[in-house]
Amino acid sequence: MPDLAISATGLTKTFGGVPAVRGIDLAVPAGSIYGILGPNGAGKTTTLRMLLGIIDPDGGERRILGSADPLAVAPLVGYLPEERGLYPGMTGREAIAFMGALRGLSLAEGRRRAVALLADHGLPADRPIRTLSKGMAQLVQLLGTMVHEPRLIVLDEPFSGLDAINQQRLEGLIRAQAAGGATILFSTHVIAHAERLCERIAIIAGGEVRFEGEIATARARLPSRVRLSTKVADGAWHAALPADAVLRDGVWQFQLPQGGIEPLLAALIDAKAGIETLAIEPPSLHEAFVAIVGAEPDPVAEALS
Ligand SMILES: Nc1ncnc2c1ncn2[C@@H]1O[C@H](COP(=O)(O)OP(=O)(O)OP(=O)(O)O)[C@@H](O)[C@H]1O
Repeated sequence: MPDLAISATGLTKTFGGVPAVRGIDLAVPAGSIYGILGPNGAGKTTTLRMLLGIIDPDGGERRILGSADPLAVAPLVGYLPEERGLYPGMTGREAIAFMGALRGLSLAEGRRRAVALLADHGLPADRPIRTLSKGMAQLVQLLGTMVHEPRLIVLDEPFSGLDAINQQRLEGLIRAQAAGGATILFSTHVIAHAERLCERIAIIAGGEVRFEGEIATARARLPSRVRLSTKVADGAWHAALPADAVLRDGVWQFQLPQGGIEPLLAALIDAKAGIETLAIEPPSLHEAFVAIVGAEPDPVAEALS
C-alpha cells in the first residue's frame, strides 16, 4: 500500500433528505496529482468539503495526511474553493500574505513570498484586486493557496474562468508543486486537464465512484479503434471487416476485433487491396468517461478547454 495523503471510505452526505454523496471511497497517493472527474452535480464539491472538514459526512471515514481530523492538519493544506473570493481592496501581495496567515504563516514571511510568487507569474504586487481581471484575481488566489508550502493542495474546478494561456500556466504550477513533493487533488468536469496531469483519477456521477484508478486502466475499458484506407476500394476482403465497420470519407472505421487485426490484414494482403493507412488508436479518456458515466461531460466547458 503506498503512502496515502487522503483515504476515504464510505463517505455519505444527504442534504434535506436528498443524497448528494452515496458512499465514496478514495485513495490519493502522497505526492501524486489526482483528479476527481464528474458531470455537474456529481458530488465533487461536497466530497472535497467533507475531506477538508468544512462539512462533516453523515457516514464513512476520512484520513487526511494521516489524521482523522482534517482541521488538525489545516496548516498543511491549501484549498481553492469553487466560489472564488478575495477582498477587493487588498493588493495581490496582501491577499496572498493574508491567505498564508490563515494557515499559520507569519504576515512578514507571507508578504516576502507573495512578492516573489507574483513576480514569477507576471502579476502586479501592489494593485488592488478590484483592478485585476477575473483570471488574474483567480491566479492570485491560487498562489495564496500555495504560499505556506502545503503538503496537500485541494483545488475545486481550478481551471474554470481561466483563458488557455492561464490554464497552461496553472498546469505548470500544479506540476511544479507535485515535483516539490506536494499532493494535488483537483476536481474538474473538463477531461483534457485530468488527462494531461493525473496519474490516477476518480470518476464520480450521481454521488458514487464509477471508476477509480489509473487513466490507462479507464481507457483500457474500451476497445481501441481501427482506421483503414486502401487503394482498391472493393474486393473479397470486405467479408473480413467486422460488423460495426463504417466507411467515412474513404476511411473504414471500426473497433479493434477481439481476435486482433491479423485476420483482416491477411485478407487485405491476399486481395492485393493496397493498404494506404492503418491506424490502431486507443480510446481517449473522454470516450472512456462517456462510457463509464453514460453521459457527455459539460460540452461548453470542453469546448473552452
Ligand atoms: N449545501 C447544500 N444544500 C443542499 N443541496 C446541496 C448542497 N450542496 C450540494 N447540494 C446538492 O448536492 C448535489 C451534489 O452537488 P456538488 O456541488 O457536490 O456537485 P459537483 O459535482 O461539485 O457539481 P458542479 O460541477 O456543478 O459544481 C447536487 O444535487 C447539489 O444540488
